[in-house]
Amino acid sequence: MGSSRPVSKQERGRRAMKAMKPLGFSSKLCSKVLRRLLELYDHRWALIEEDNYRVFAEAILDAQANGNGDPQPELEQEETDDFPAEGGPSTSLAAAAHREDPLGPPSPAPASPTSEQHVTTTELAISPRADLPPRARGSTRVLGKRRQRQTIDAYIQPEDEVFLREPKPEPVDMNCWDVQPGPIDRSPRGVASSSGFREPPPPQSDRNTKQIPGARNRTFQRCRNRDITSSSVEPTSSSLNNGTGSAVGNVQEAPGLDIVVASSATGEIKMSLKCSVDPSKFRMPALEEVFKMVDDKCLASSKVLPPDFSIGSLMTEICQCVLQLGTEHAVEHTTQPDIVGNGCRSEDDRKTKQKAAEELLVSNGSENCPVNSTPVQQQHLALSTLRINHDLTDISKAEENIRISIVNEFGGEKFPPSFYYMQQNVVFQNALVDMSLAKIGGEDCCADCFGNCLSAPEPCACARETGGEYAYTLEGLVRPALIDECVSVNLFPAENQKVFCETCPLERSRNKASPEPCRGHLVRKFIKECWSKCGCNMECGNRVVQRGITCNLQVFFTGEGTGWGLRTLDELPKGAFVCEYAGEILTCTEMHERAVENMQNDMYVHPILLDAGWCSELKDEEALCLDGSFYGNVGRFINHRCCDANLAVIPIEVETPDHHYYHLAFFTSKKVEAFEELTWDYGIDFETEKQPVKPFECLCGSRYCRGRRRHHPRKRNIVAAAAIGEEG
Ligand SMILES: C[S@@+](CC[C@H](N)C(=O)[O-])C[C@H]1O[C@@H](n2cnc3c(N)ncnc32)[C@H](O)[C@@H]1O
Repeated sequence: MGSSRPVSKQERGRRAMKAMKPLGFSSKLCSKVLRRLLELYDHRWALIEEDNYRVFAEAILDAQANGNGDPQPELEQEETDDFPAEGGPSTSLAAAAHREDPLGPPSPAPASPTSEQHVTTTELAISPRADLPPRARGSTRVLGKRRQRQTIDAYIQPEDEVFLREPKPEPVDMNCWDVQPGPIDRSPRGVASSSGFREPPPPQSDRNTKQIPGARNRTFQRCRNRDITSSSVEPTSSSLNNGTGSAVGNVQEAPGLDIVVASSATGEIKMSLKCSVDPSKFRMPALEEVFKMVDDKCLASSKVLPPDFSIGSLMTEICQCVLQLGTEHAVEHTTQPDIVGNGCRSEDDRKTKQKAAEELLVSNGSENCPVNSTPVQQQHLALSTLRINHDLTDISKAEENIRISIVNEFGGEKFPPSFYYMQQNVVFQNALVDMSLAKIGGEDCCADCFGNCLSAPEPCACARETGGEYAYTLEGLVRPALIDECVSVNLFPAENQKVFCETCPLERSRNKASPEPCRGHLVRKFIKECWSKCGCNMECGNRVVQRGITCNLQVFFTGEGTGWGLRTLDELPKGAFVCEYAGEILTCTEMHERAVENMQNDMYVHPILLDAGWCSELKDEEALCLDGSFYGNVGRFINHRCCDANLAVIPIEVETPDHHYYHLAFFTSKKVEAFEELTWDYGIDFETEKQPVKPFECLCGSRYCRGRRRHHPRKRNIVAAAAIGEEG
């Protein structure tokens, strides 16, 4: 090393073997490990040579511990290996050439492995291999190993604590990245452990440092865009992922996230983050800047830790900030054209997908119904492969007042799709939900009330929203007239008043530069519940939805082609509160991005536009949607039924008088028998041909099914009127 003339691979191999000789490893073992290290490190010798071949020595020890090494260290052993320790080439070197000799010219495929290939190689390299001989010795070998470790420590002379430097400001190369030791920095704070393995930094140490795993990593948990087991790194609801989640070979096309957890035989754990992005459009930001951004984001979304907080989410957030800052910097500092975002392969592709996603939101959003077949963001996408362990006795995991069991009487799938149960709405990232008490003026609460408002002689201020009459009866049911009115608004959208925004946030989210005119939003009836600034108590009859689910519900497999559904175990009268639709609160822009980025995915998501109270000009963070696909409550299981569904969905004002944000609550629109499936009318227009992703084929079974009739178009209103008429 260090000579001015390039050193040949053969020479470097010889030097490495020579360096190991005093440690007493057999040259056969050394050769084997060296070969694998070279594969692992993509033939980057510098990484192996660093620190007087520390990585090499430790890899040999690991190989021994894995049973991949020699039965007993030997100070001298006959040279039977590919790498001669000294002198001329070994006889086996040429013979080994056909097995991808690391010292020879690389064979075509491994010479430029794809990142995916590289990752695979890494994982193979660190797992005990079946093709290597098992451990031959027991306890005596342990002693030998310990001695060897001491020898290594003395030989390599650990100086200071070893940490990874801040990532180098150079493009991320998927082929280079993995668990390789990387460049080594020496910190004066460090203390080498007696074993010579580096101790992690003290808690107050500079957070710009990361521990080096070296080649000693033994096991890995790889979280590629959430493609992880539930016991490893949890996904987050508060992180945005621009990742493709697809084959690693796509990394040049869009950023991706990868979280790796690795442990070594000596008990070290490494968690590492990988953000991959087109290097030409990325410049590594300073870590301080990243941490500040993460801080800001976390503070912005919640002053206290949200219920779904996890370290995994934080790590993903960090990745995201690196990506965001890195790409922003790159744009600032280069004359490159804008990054082609959203995981699309080309600008054309991106436009096509964007258009398709726009259409989706247009066709469904304006009617406040779930977007069917909408692809989701890649990060969430990987949840489809993630098995969340649902509790069959209570899918809510005790988040609700009652247990909600899961049954499949048809056999087959035991569990519903994976998602995180969340009893309440939680902001995804940028949504602005202003719950400040200061915003609730005297006219928006009933500070003078006491006990149960419904028992007072006069309706309180909170009843103003419903015409000076409480929405709920003393029995806790929504008044029948109000229910009928809400159902009717859904069924006859055209005949009810619509508001038109000056510049519609929905249209802006689709095309900021030249948004199309607002297509109109339905004005819906709200129920305003008493809340914390009111004088009444939690048992007040005007607080129904906020007290949570009270009826006995069950998630069940319908067996009718509609997947899982929700049913009541009790008979319910008309107007009974069933549940909210809870999920992630997203801005329309975020929803739009999520849809565009995941256009090609088959997963169904069910965002609902919260546009019941929109009027005039809304800021982008004020136009909100709910998406219960990945984080949500039982509301996500309610299937669609055309026209004669037994649930009505009603907007509920609780914490904030402005109607940008509100709760969506399901109430029975008629009497429902025990064990009857609960359904609501998503409002999908099955007749429209303009939706790029076909709506599901409706199997609601209603005689007024609009899906069934889409080949024999009829006026929706006629069907709806018939349904209502029949209900009486
Ligand atoms: C909000 S989810 C309802 C829960 C869903 N069935 C499940 O298994 O998770 C909406 C999805 O359920 C299915 N679905 C709901 N209603 C349906 C219907 N009437 N006909 C066919 N599929 C339906 C569709 O796949 C739709 O995208």
